[in-house]
Amino acid sequence: MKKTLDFLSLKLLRKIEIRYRLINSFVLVSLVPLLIAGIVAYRESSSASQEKIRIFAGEVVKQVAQNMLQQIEKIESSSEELVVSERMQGALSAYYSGSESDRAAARAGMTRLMLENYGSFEYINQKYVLDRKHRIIDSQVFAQLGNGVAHFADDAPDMKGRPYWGVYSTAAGQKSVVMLRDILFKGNNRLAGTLFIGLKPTHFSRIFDSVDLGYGSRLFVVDSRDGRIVVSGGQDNSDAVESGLVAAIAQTVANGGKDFTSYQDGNKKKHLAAFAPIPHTDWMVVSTTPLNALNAEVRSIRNKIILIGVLCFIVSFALSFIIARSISLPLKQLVGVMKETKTGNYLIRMDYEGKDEITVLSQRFNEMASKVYQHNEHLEEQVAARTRELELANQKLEALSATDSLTGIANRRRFDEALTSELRRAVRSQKPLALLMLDVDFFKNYNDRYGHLAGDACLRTVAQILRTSSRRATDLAARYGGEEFSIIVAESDSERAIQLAENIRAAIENLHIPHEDSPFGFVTCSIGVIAVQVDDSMSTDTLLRLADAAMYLAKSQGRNRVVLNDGNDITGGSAV
Ligand SMILES: Nc1nc2c(ncn2[C@@H]2O[C@H](COP(=O)(O)OP(=O)(O)OP(=O)(O)O)[C@@H](O)[C@H]2O)c(=O)[nH]1
Repeated sequence: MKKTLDFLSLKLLRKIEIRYRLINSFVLVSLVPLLIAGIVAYRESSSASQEKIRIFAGEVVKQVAQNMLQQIEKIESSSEELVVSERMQGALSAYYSGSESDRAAARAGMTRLMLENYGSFEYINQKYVLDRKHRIIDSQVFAQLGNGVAHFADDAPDMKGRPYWGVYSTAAGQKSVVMLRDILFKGNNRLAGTLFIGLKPTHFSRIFDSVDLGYGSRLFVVDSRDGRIVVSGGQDNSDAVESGLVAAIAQTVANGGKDFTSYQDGNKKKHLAAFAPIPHTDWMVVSTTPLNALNAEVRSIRNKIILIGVLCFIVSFALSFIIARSISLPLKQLVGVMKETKTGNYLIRMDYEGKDEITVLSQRFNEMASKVYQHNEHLEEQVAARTRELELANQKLEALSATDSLTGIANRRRFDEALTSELRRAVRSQKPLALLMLDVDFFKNYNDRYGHLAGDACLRTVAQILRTSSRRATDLAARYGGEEFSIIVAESDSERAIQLAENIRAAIENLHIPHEDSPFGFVTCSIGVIAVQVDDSMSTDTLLRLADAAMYLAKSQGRNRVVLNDGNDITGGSAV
C-alpha cells in the first residue's frame, strides 16, 4: 500500500509540473462530485417522473373507466326496461304476425316508443329497433342507412344475452357509439329483434375531455379487438391506435400486468401507457405518454447540471490556475535565481511578499545569498590583501636578492644584470658606456689591525660614498665582491667617467679613515675606469676585464689613484 502510494505520489505524479498537478486536482475535486450528483439526480428524476406518470395516469384511466361503466350501465338498464315493456313486446308481435295495417301500426308505435324513450336525450343520435334480419323497423329510414346498420348488427358477436357495445360509422363518416341489445319475446324467449342505440362519442369523451395529464399525453378509449379508437379526448381525431400499443397491452396482461405498459410507435419512439378495461366490454381506457416528452423536464435538469458543471469547471479552472500560478511561479523564480548563482551572481534576490512556505524559502535564500556574497567579498579582500602582501614580499625578496646585505647597495647579481642590459642599450643607442672598478687599498691590513667588524664598517662607508656619487638614474653602484666595488655609468664618455671616479676617490680619501698600516695613513682606494663605444662583439666579460686591468694598473702604479682604460691602451692616472 505504502509502496503504491509512494510510487503514485513521489514518482509518477512528480513527472508532471506542480501547476498541472494542482489544476488537475482542483478540476477533479470540483467536477467529479458534481458529475456523480448530476448522473444520480438525472437517473432519480427520470425514474421519479415515470413513477409519477404511472400512478397519475393509472388513476385517471381507472376513474375514466369507472365513469364510462356508469354511463354504459345507465343506458343498458334503461334499455332493459324498454325491451320487456308491453308496448315493445306487443309492437313486435304485431310486426311479425299481424296484417299489413297492423304492421304499419306496429312500425309507427315502435317509432313513437323510441321517441318517447330516447327523443329527449340529446346525446342519442340513433335509436332503432331491428327485426330478426336486422332490418330497421322504420319506413322513414333510408335504405343506405338501413344496410349499414344491418351490416353492423350482422358483424356483432354473440354476447349471450348481454348488450354489445361497438363503434358505428355512417357512410358520411359520422361516428356513433352503439349499443346492440337483443329483444326476446317474453312468452317463448325467442328472438324478436334488436335494439340499436347510437350515442354521440362526445357523451363519453366529455368525461375526460378536461383531463390533461401533461407531457403530451393522449387519453382515449380503444376497442381491444381491432385497435379502433372508440372515443378520444380533445382534438384527437385518430381512428385507430398504433398497432404496438394493443399488442403491448395484450402482452402485459398475458404476463400478469394490470395497468401499465410501454411500447414503441412506428418511429421507434417509446411511450408509456396506462390502461384500464371497461368491464363487460372489449374496451380499454388508455392514456399514452411519449417518454421523450416525459423526460424533457429531466433533460432540462440535466442541461442545467451540465451548464452548472461547465461554469464550475471554468471557475475551478480559473481558480486552480491562479492558485497553481501562485505556487509554481515563485518556485520557478526561485529555481531561476538559484541557477543564476551558478554564474557566481549572489547579488540576485527573490521578491517575497506573503506568508507561505515559499516566502520563507525565498527569505532564507536571500539571507543565504547575502552571506555567500559577503563571504565571497571577504574572501576576495583577503585574497587581494594576501596578494598585496605576497607582492611586497616578492618585491622585498627581489630587492634582497639584488642587494648586498652588508652595504645595502646592489649586489653582484644585480650588477651583472644591469651591465648586460646597459651593454645592449649602449649597442642600440650607439652611446659610450663607462665602467668604474674600485678596490680598497691595503684592506687586508685594515682588517688585521682594526678587526673584521671595523672592516665591514669601512666597506659600508665606502659604499655610502658610491651611492651618493652615482646620482643619475642610469648609474648603478654595486659591491662587486669582497672589498671591490663597481659603478656602471651609462651614456658617459671617458672624461665624465674619470671625473666621477676622481670625485669618489677624493671623497674616500677626504674621509681620513685612519689606516695605520697604509703608507697613506688613512683609507684610500684605487679605481680603474673604462669608457668605450661598444658594439655587438663586445661582452660584459670584456668590459669587466678591461676595467679590472685599469684598476690593477692603478694598484701597481701606487694605489690611491684613477686609471683610464679607453680600450686601446691604458692611460694611467695619478694621485691628485
Ligand atoms: N672586514 C671584511 N673584510 C673583507 C671582506 N671581504 C674581503 N675582506 C678582506 O679584504 C682583504 C683583501 O685583501 P687583499 O685582496 O689581499 O688585498 P689588500 O690587502 O687590500 O691589498 P691591495 O688590494 O693589494 O691593496 C682580505 O683580507 C679579505 O679578508 C668583508 O666583507 N669584510
